[in-house]
Amino acid sequence: MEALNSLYLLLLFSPILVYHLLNFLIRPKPTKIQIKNKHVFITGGSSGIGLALAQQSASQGAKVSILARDPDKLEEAKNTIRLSTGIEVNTFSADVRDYDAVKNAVNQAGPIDVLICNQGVFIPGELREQDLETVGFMLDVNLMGCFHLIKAALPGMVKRKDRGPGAIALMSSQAGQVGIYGYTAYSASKFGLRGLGEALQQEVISEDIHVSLIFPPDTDTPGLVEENKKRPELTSIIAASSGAMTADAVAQKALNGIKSGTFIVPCNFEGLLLSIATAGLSPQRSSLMAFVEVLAAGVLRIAGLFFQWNWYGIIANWRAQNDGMFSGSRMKPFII
Ligand SMILES: NC(=O)C1=CN([C@@H]2O[C@H](COP(=O)(O)OP(=O)(O)OC[C@H]3O[C@@H](n4cnc5c(N)ncnc54)[C@H](OP(=O)(O)O)[C@@H]3O)[C@@H](O)[C@H]2O)C=CC1
Ligand SMILES: CCCCCCCCCCCCCCCC(=O)[C@@H](N)CO
Repeated sequence: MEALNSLYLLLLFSPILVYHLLNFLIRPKPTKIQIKNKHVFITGGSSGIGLALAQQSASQGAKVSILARDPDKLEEAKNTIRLSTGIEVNTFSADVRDYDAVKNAVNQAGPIDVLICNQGVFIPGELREQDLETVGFMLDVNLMGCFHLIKAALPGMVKRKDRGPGAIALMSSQAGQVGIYGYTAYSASKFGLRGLGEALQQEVISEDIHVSLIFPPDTDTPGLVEENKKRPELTSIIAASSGAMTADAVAQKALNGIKSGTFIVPCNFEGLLLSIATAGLSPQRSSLMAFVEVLAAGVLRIAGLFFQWNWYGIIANWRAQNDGMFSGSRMKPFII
C-alpha cells in the first residue's frame, strides 16, 4: 500500500519534475531579438513571402534592405512598400549564386543585424523526368546561395556585437522536414538548410547570433502560381495534407519566431505537429515546447506513420490508375 502510494505520488509529480529538469537543460538559453532600428537584410525580398517580410519589418521600425536578381521587380517592391508604409527600403540586384555580387551588395548595405535568407526556387517533377541542370539550379540557389550570404554577412555581424543580439533566419519548407513526391532536389536543398542551421548555431552562439529555420506549408505567392503550372498531381495531393497560407501570415509567424530566437519555426497547426514529430536533436530554448516534445513524441510517431501509410496508398492507387505500374495496390487510402 505504502509503495503504491509513493508510486502514485511519483507519477503525479513526475511531469513537474520533468518540466523543471527541462527548464534547467534547454540550450541555448531563451533570448529576445529586437528588429526596431535594426538593419534587416532580406533576400528574395521582391516577391511573395520575402516582400511580406520586408513590409512587416519596415512597419515595425527596422531599416530594411532587399536583394533579388530582377531590378524591375525590386523597384516595384520598393514602391509597394513605400505606398503601404511610407518607408524607403534599400534594394540590391544580385544573384545569390554569384559570391562576388553577394559580397558587394552586403558590403554596400552596411552591417546587418538580422539576415533573412529567403530566396528560393522550386521546380517540381519526378527525378526521372528532371535533368541534373535543374537539380543543380535548386541546390545552388536554395542551399549554396545561403552559404554565400552567410559567409558574406558574418564578419560584419560578428563585429556588431555591442548592438545586441543578431539573427540569421533560413527559409526552409515543410518539404524540408519530410520528403515529398516530386521534390527530390527541392527537399534535399531544404533539408540541407537544417544541417547548416544546426551546426551554425553552435558556432555563432558565443557571438550572440541566433539561428531560426522557418518551415512554411504551401503559401500563396507568385512563385507558387508558377509552380502549380507544372506540379505533378501527386505532389499537390500530398502537399495538401497541410493547409495553405497567405504570404502575410507566413511572414508574421517568421518574424515572431525570429524575434523570440526560436530555432524551429512552424507556421500552421500541421506544421506544429510536424515540428514536434521531427524535433530530432535540434536545439530548443522553450521549456514548454521541450516538455510538449518529450510527452508527444510517441503519439506523433504513430501519427507520422499514419500519414505515410495514407500517402503510400494514394501513390499506389494513382499509379495503378495512371500508368498501371503498381497494379498490385492493396489498400484503399482515404484523403484527409
Ligand atoms: N510559396 C510556397 O508555397 C513556399 C515557399 N517556401 C520558400 O519560401 C521562399 C520564398 O518563396 P516565395 O515567396 O513563394 O517565392 P517567389 O518565387 O514569390 O519569390 C522568390 C524571390 O526570390 C528571388 N530569387 C530567386 N532566385 C534568386 C537568385 N538566384 N538570387 C537572388 N534572388 C533570387 C526572386 O527574385 P528574382 O527572381 O528577381 O531573383 C524573388 O524575390 C523560398 O525559399 C521558398 O522555397 C517554402 C514553403 C512554401
Ligand atoms: C505527424 C503529423 C504530421 C502532420 C502533417 C504533415 C503534413 C506535411 C505536408 C508537407 C507539405 C509540403 C509543402 C511544401 C510547400 C513548398 O515548399 C512548395 N510550395 C514549394 O515552395
